[in-house]
Amino acid sequence: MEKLLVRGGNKLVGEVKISGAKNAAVAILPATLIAGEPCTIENLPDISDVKILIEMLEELGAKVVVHDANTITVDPREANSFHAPHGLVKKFRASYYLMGAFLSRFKKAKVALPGGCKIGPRPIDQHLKGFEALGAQVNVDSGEVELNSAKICGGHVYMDIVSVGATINTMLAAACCTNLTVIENVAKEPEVVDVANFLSALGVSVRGAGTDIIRIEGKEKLGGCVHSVIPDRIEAGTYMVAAAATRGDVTITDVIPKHLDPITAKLRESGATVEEGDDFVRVRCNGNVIKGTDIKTFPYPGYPTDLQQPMMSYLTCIEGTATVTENIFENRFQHVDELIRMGADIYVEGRMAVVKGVETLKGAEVKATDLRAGSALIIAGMMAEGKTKISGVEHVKRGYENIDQKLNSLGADIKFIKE
Ligand SMILES: CC(=O)N[C@H]1[C@@H](OP(=O)(O)OP(=O)(O)OC[C@H]2O[C@@H](n3ccc(=O)[nH]c3=O)[C@H](O)[C@@H]2O)O[C@H](CO)[C@@H](O)[C@@H]1O
Ligand SMILES: C=C(OP(=O)(O)O)C(=O)O
Repeated sequence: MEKLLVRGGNKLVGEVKISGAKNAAVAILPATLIAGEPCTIENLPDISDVKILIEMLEELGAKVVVHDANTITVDPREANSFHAPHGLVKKFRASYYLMGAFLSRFKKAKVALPGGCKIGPRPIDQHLKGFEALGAQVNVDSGEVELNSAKICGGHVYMDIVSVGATINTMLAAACCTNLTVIENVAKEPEVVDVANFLSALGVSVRGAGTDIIRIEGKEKLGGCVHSVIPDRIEAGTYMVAAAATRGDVTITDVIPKHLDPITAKLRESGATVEEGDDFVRVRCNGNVIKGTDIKTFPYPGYPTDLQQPMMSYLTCIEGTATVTENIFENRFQHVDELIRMGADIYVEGRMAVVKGVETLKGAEVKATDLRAGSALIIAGMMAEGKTKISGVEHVKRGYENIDQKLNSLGADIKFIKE
C-alpha cells in the first residue's frame, strides 16, 4: 500500500508555482466532446482525475494527442458513444459532466450514476432538473441515468440549490441548442466562468457567467479552440495555509489573487501576513501571533468548502479558540478524528467544529478518507513533531500535481513510500 511519510517541524520557505484547476479541467475535458473541431487544452493539472478522463475520452472514440504533462489536443469528431457504464465512470465523481456533453452532442445519454463520496450524499437532482428544463426526458433506472431528446430546445430553469456541477452540466447540455437557455440561481465559482469561456471559444454565446443568471445561445455546429485552464485556487489556498501553518514565508505564483480573497481574508484575520501581486500571493508568519478565527463555508465568493479541512489543521495550533462551520457538505469532518489522534483539541457539534489551540501536534499514523482530508493531514504532519504516516494517498493524487516535489522544494520532508 502506498503511503505518505511526513517528517514535521520544517518551515516552508520559497516559491511555488500553481497548476491548472482540477474543477475546471474535469469539466472542460468532457466538454471537448461538444466541439466540432480539435481542441487544445493547456495548463491541465497532471493529476489522476485528468489522466482517467483522458483515458475515458479515448475509450469513447475521441483522438487524444498528449503534447506534454500539461497540454493535450482532443479531436472529438470520431467519438461515437453516448454510453458511459459504471466501469468507466466509477473512478471519479465529475464523470457526471458526460451527461451534459453527450446530451448536447448526441441528443441522448446513458451514464451510470457517479459513485458515492465520503463527504456526503451529493445528489444530482438539480443536474436532472436542468436537463429536463431543456427538453430532455430523464429516466433513472438500475443505477444509470438515461437522457433522451429529439431536440434540446432550450428553456428556463431556476436552480433550487447553488450547485457548481448542475450549473456547468446545464451549460454543456445547452451548448448545441440555438434557442435561448436561461439558468437562474447558478454557481458563481471561477471554474464555472472558465467553462463558459471555453464554450464561448467554441462559438457558443454565454452571458452572465460569474453572476446569478447565465444566458446561453448555442450553435448546432461548433468549432474548436485553444484554451488554457485557470489556476487552481484550491491548490493555491492549500499552499497558502501550509505556509502559515508552518510559520513560513512562501510566494505562491501563477495565481489569480482575486480568486483567493476568502482565504487571504481569513489568514489575515488569524494574524498571518498576506501580500498580493498581479499574479502571486506571499504568505508570511515569521513571529506573528496566530489567533482564532471563525470559518463558515459558502458558495463562491464565500469561503470554499474544499479549503475547510486544510484550514482546520492550521487552526489546531493557535492562541485561543476557532470555529469551523461546514455548510455545503454533510460529512466533511472525517479528518477531525485523525487530527485528534495527532493531539489536536477539537469537538464537533452538528455542522460546527470548535478548535481549541494546542501548543504542538505529534506525528501519528493517520488515514485520509478524501482528497482534502489528505491535504489537511499533510499540513498537520508538517506542523507536528516527529513522523506522520498517511494512508489513502490515492485521494491526494486526484487533486495535487507533484505535491511531494512542490512541498520538498519549499523545505518540507515528505515522500511517497510503499508498505
Ligand atoms: C468537480 C468539482 O467541481 N467539484 C467541486 C464541486 O462539486 P459539486 O459540483 O459536486 O458540488 P455542488 O456545488 O453541486 O454541491 C453543492 C451542494 O449542493 C448539493 N446538490 C448538488 C447538486 C444537486 O443536484 N443536488 C444537490 O443537493 C450537494 O449535495 C452539496 O450540498 O463543487 C463543490 C462545492 O464547491 C466542491 O466542493 C467540489 O470540489
Ligand atoms: C470534493 C472535491 O472534489 P470532487 O467533487 O471531484 O470530489 C474537492 O476537490 O475537494
